[in-house]
Amino acid sequence: MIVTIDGVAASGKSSVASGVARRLNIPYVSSGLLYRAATLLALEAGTDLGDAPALIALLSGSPLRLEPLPEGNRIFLTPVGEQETGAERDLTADAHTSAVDAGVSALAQLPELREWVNAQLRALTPPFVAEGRDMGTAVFPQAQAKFFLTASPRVRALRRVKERLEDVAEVEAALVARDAKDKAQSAPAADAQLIDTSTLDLSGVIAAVLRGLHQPASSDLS
Ligand SMILES: Nc1ncnc2c1ncn2[C@@H]1O[C@H](COP(=O)(O)OP(=O)(O)OP(=O)(O)O)[C@@H](O)[C@H]1O
Ligand SMILES: Nc1ccn([C@@H]2O[C@H](COP(=O)(O)O)[C@@H](O)[C@H]2O)c(=O)n1
Repeated sequence: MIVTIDGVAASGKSSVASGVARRLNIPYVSSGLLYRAATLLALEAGTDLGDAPALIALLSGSPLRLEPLPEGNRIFLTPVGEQETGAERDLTADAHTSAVDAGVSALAQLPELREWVNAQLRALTPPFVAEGRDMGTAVFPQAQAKFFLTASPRVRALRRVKERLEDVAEVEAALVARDAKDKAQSAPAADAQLIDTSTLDLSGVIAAVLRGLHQPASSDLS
């Protein structure tokens, strides 16, 4: 079984995917973490986020390992020269900074980079919950159940500043800007169930998704 949870930035995709995955006792897969890790490595290497050949060359020499656990995804890099020792660097926290947020959409619009991510996702063995922007459309159109999360920009910004001590208005503006840059790959699947989470708490959204696993497609659960 594959369940897809797509949605706009900070709509709760990873928190909801984790909650649903734990209830179903299966992993969840964060596609955004692969885009984020690639962006982090490019920023650290000084590679242009629009230069697809240079980015693919960088990533080919930087083996990444996604750990898709139900309680949270982590991503690890085997640094150059550490292949023998097996020592890994955990990139997860560094991949969730405002600098990565600001750069990731440029890299994610490159077809070569999308194919690099999608190949890794399609190599995974079901069952899992996959979350991102195009899980139910481009990557796993065959998924058994598809959801698309939204929430107002202000609600999303208020939730995010509880994680990071930043200005609400600036966070809101950055989320709206990221949604605009990600628009091309962020259309809901025609058979996705839409959930507006603005007035729901996390457990309410998870419950709506679990109920939706048994609903016909294309219903509005908000
Ligand atoms: N329904 C909800 N009610 C209250 N808080 C929520 C809800 N959903 C998510 N949150 C909180 O909002 C924040 C953003 O959620 P999360 O990181 O899961 O979103 P995301 O869509 O995966 O974000 P991003 O697109 O940036 O990766 C987290 O602090 C999370 O705990
Ligand atoms: N399926 C996806 C997932 C992510 N992206 C890009 O990565 C960025 C970070 O994703 P989060 O889910 O962690 O917010 C996102 O802003 C997109 O640029 C994507 O294109 N497709």
